[in-house]
Amino acid sequence: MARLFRRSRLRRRVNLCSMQSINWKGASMAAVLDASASIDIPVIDIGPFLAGDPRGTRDVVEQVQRACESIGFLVVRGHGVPTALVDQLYSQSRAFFDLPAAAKLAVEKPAGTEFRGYSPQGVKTIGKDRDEKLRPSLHESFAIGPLDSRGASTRPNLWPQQPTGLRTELTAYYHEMERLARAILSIFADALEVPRSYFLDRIGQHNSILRVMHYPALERAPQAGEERAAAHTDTTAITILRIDDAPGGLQVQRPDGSWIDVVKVPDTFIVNIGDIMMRWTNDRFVSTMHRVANPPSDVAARASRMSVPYFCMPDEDAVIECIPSCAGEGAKYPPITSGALLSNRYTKVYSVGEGSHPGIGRTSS
Ligand SMILES: O=C(O)CCC(=O)C(=O)O
Ligand SMILES: [Fe+2]
Repeated sequence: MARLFRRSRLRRRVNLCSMQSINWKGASMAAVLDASASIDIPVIDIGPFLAGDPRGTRDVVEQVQRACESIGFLVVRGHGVPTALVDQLYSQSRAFFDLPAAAKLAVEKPAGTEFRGYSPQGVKTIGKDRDEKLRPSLHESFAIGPLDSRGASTRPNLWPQQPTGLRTELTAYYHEMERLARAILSIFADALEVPRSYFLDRIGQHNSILRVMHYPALERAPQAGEERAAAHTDTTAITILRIDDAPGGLQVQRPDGSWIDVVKVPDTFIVNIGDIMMRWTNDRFVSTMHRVANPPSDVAARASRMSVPYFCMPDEDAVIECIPSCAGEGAKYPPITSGALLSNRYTKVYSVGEGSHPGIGRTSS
């Protein structure tokens, strides 16, 4: 009874609350900050939750719940991640991507389901599990995994020799993302009326991936099937993403099938629901299709873009099954381990042994 009461009270308050939201690319900050009826992706200040303010926490939980149940994306401010750390990671990553190809390939990601290391253009096709005709994605990336050695399945990260500061910045940023992911999953637990330990217990030995992605400026027009990152959902529990505002950016699909251009709101992170959270919540929280659009042809030759997603993956052996408060008429998905979900996806997205496709972007000097 108490639970029912709480839920209906939550819903009523959600309907009344007005949120900041972002939707159209090119919208001025005034428009971005103006609460409007056509809410798509809300901007939510999670500071009151982090400060432990009970009333503020309730407001945060309500706003987050509403976003997760509608568009599956939110933008968080008040996260506590130092701006200087993000700036330093961007400049070190850019210096890495500017290196000659041979230096980057010295830390190339091994074939197979391993994700740590450098992936040049040509080996990875985001969205290939949905569309066989896609050609390799127009980006290169470098990824790390958990930073301590915890058990046989955890392999060491590959660290490039240059630039010398990249390891320090990635390490500090990874720890910040671990902290932020725990906070966001605690907010989710409140929204879903399960103990906060429900998610935290399943990420104690998490296998999360931090990736820096470089979408180079284009040297020629893309052909059919060549996309920066084709439409896909993430396998994750949640993804925490930092973007820049270069042309050819992130787009998110609305329930009606139309696409929203996501504008960068300074000093925020984009958070989206992944497939694991969708399975946990029996589709109550939506794992939303998104993509990275190719830049318009008039600016494509100088439209280099970088983004930094943190893919929060539970423990490899965590069994992902419907959480008690979402069971409703019965679970829609059979239980499966987090590790199996990730390797299923990676097997389809990486073209192992197919040889490299050089791509069309300038990826080294
Ligand atoms: O670069 C971005 O903005 C998003 C990348 C993305 O969606 C992904 O790598 O899963
Ligand atoms: Fe994604």
